[in-house]
Amino acid sequence: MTTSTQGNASQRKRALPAVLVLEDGRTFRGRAYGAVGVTFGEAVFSTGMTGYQETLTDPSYHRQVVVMTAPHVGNTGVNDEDPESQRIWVAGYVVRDPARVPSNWRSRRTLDEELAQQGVVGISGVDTRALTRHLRERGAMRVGIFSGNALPDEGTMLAEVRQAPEMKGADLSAEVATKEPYVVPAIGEKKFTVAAVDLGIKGMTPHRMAERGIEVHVLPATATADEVYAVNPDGVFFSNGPGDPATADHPVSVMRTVLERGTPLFGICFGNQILGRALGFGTYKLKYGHRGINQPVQDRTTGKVEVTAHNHGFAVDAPLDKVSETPYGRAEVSHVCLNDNVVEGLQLLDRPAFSVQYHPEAAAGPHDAAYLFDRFVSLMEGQRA
Ligand SMILES: NC(=O)CC[C@H](N)C(=O)O
Repeated sequence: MTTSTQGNASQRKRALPAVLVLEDGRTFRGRAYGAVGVTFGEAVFSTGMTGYQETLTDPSYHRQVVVMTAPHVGNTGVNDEDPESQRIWVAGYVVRDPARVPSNWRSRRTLDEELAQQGVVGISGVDTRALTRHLRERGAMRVGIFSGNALPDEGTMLAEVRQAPEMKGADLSAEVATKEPYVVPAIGEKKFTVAAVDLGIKGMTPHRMAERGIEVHVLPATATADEVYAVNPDGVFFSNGPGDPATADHPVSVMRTVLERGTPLFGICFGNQILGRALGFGTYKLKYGHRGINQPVQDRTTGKVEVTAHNHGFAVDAPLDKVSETPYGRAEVSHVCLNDNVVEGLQLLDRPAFSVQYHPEAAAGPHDAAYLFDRFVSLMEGQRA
């Protein structure tokens, strides 16, 4: 959704005007940041004060224009170690006060340069607090960023924003997932093989498994159940990913086969929504979603509260206070967000399967939820015993 003209010197570009137009007609004026041009997407806000590289490169942000609530962005520049995938996926980037001079021992270039080089249109100088409050009150909505000297009139820009595709009903996993299978080897002694269905996986996720002696076979989003079982997996994993889970019919049907066969199963984020659907629950769009790295979640199986990383705009509609009968036995809500009681995890009581709506891989974010990878390992050990 992005068109851009690049290569302007940062100084010169910074003076170029930019305007952000929301689909309800509210506009914010600022300056060009990153690539100069036009972009459209769903406007969402992220409250993480650090970890912008991980946010930008998380494939779940495909087609979203991310508003940073932290006022200073780009302070530590861009390094070559922190990306979660091969490229920036956000459709646009909105910041208040970008760093003029980044400072960090790992920094290789400025964030402005990186965004420009990857053709990502952004805007700076925006009152991101006012914009975030607007999105919180009115909900996530479509947005356009237009930058450069020859901007169309506001009516034209608004009409273009209203023609952009909505996030509801978007089927995006295949656009971001690997086309070819690949293997992430176990670190140290290999103990298990996992088939990981890539719906938009972040690099840290297979790494967290590899650290636990798991050889991870990452498979395209279009992988069939036969392809999953061809790697002879001890467990099957379904990743995070962009888009509306209501469109994910194919992974839901693959997951049902995994549930029928009783193979240990773990899902993260989109994977949690797919487990919800596989069990017969619905999914729905949250008003403005959860995005950030300090969301309180309670693990109801232990009572413990953990501080967690989130990036989701949809959620599973499952009863919080009762065990549900499903085609695969009893299921319950294992985790809940303490801010708003949104379902943050599911577990089956009669089969080795569970999932969480948030990000235990913690890239970026606190490591409180790392135990979930150990839980997956325990399920696989239990299956062997
Ligand atoms: N990070 C994710 O997997 C997000 C899942 C889904 N696209 C949502 O927005 O809810």
